[in-house]
Amino acid sequence: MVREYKFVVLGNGGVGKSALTVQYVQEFFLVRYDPTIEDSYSKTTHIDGEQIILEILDTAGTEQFTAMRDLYMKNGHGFILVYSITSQSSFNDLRDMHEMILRVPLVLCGNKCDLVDQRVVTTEQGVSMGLQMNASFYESSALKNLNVEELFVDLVRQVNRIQPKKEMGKKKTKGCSLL
Ligand SMILES: Nc1nc2c(ncn2[C@@H]2O[C@H](COP(=O)(O)OP(=O)(O)OP(=O)(O)O)[C@@H](O)[C@H]2O)c(=O)[nH]1
Repeated sequence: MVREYKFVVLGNGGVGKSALTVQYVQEFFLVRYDPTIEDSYSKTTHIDGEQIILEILDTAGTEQFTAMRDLYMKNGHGFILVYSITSQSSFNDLRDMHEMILRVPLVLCGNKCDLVDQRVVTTEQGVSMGLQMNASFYESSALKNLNVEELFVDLVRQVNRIQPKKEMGKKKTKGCSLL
């Protein structure tokens, strides 16, 4: 059976959520800024010798709470929290978003690391926030295709560690569960 992973990409508007997702799934750089409403992408790939399907929800940076997002918050297996290294507010705002999730697996991503001259968030600040969130941390560039695949692969591996394959595919057929 091919295992399916549902991932959610969160972060302020314009930080590069769509660009990262499109670079990973479709392998090109999205130059034009067209604010996302909510897009879902699917990619079949091999990670660590296994064929898997990734369902990636590219959320709207401007609209924080939608019915679709609520659903993904509950059902998402992993989250990528994206800020831009050129925007202090996009970094600060992730704290609130993180509070809405309060669950692992997580990857924290400082995108646009190619814009060296416009950097306002240091790598050390990113590392520190990653540790606080118990998240893996990467600085990425969707433009240069730097650390893009790594983000997604890291998240798949985190899910695999927490929920080994046989457990994730298993469906309960009877009985009750206490919530
Ligand atoms: N230089 C540079 N520009 C980038 C990078 N990633 C995205 N951009 C640009 O930043 C702008 C916004 O990127 P998007 O991917 O649309 O941002 P978003 O987070 O999806 O924005 P919303 O849809 O509003 O939530 C676009 O013009 C991209 O081309 C990057 O790594 N480097």
